[in-house]
Amino acid sequence: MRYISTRNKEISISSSEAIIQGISKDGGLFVPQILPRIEDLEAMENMHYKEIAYTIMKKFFTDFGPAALKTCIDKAYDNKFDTDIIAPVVEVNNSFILELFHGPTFAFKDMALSILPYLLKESTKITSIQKEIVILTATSGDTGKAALEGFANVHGIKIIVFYPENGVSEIQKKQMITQEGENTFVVGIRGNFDDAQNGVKDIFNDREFIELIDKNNYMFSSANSINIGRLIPQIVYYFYSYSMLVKQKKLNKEEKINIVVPTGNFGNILAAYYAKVMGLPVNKLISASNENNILWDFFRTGVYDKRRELILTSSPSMDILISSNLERLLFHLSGGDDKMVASSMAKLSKEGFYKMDNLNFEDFYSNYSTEEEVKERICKVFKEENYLMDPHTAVAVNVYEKYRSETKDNLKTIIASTASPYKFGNTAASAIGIKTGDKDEFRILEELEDKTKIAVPKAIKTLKDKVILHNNNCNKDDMRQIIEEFLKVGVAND
Ligand SMILES: N[C@@H](CCOP(=O)(O)O)C(=O)O
Repeated sequence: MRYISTRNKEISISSSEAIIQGISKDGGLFVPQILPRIEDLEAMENMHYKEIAYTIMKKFFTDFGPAALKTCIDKAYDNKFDTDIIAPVVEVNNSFILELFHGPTFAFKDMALSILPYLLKESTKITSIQKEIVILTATSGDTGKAALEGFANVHGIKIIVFYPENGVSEIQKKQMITQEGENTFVVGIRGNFDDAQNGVKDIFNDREFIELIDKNNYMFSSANSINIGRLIPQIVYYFYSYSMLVKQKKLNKEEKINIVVPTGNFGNILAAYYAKVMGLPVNKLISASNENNILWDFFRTGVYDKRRELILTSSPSMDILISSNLERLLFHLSGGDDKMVASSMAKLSKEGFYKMDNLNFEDFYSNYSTEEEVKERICKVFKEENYLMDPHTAVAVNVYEKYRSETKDNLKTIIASTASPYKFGNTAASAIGIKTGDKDEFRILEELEDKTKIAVPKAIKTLKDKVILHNNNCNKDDMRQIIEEFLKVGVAND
């Protein structure tokens, strides 16, 4: 399998090269040249998560030997997840909640970031790269901690995470700034997630800087979903949850399902789209936004317009105006029109918008939830179903209800639940009637535990007494400088 750039199809590399590079040199994102079909869905019904992971990933990571790929999968999906089934599905109010937060950092990012370090290490072997890899990561809360957890203390790799100083939850921040590991660096930027992500992308394109770090025997890669090595492992859980429901006779074979995804950087829903193209019987892909409803506007009008204020919401991981992976969808839906993608992305960066005239979005439905609706939905589902959701999942459940009432479509539906409510204790607690006031975050978590009888995960409880190890901040324009300081490669260090 070859991987080509969305902005220039002539650029074609292997999977291990794509995983190491993270992003194409022309600024485009790597996509598989073809999306392989999965013919035997039935066989998956009796497979463990790891076996389904292997069935899918071997079609994409074709330059990995079978034994090496199996080892990566075995090491990734082990007892760092709190359940052997890795991603349980829970029936709530006639829909199926796919809980993707049973990994070490309690967010769906663990599903791919548990394996990416192994894939990356193996890729350096395959390509005989001797340089030390520096992972640059932009996060609006969840990717950062999951990437730190995955890459901490991995020999030959350093990881630098940039998060918006005032744009993540208290627990998300604490998870990151208390991260141990000599090879980890965490920086709060004075800006929002888009600033962090743009800054990282600019650094990937900064030829002079790339030469400087190359001279110092480093090379950059990415742990965000712009890296194809992040995206492919996310396809697995859609096949897995579907097969599990068929096995449990909650779905008939070939019965179509809808999939709802709370959407920020568009990676998770793109993975669901890939699953559909690969043969998973999916009816609609339902993209759920928070008040940053740029995707809702886009799917209705064809105009992607980021000329608006980014709103800080209670679902910070989705506080994003530049949904990077949409670029991949445009490439696929346009039949691989790299020139159109390149010019649209240039227009977005220069003028702040682009317009798509002839693309068919019929696979998608999009809507959004307001802050008020999110709180009401958490409360309603808790009262009626005794199920506590985090605000991102509530965005999705609420949008699904809008879809159902607008379309009267009653097909069975899988809703991706992307984080544990305990990462967003304040919002979850106040939504179900706990007075939060100016109470300490950890006290709120205890009260939430008392009321819901759901135990606070130990790794969140113990954050309270952890020492802050990362006290770095920078302006959004100074990201290069701080990287130079961490790596000791600046002119002053010459
Ligand atoms: N929601 C993300 C933003 C980055 O998304 P990614 O999937 O591209 O890593 C976060 O939590 O950081």
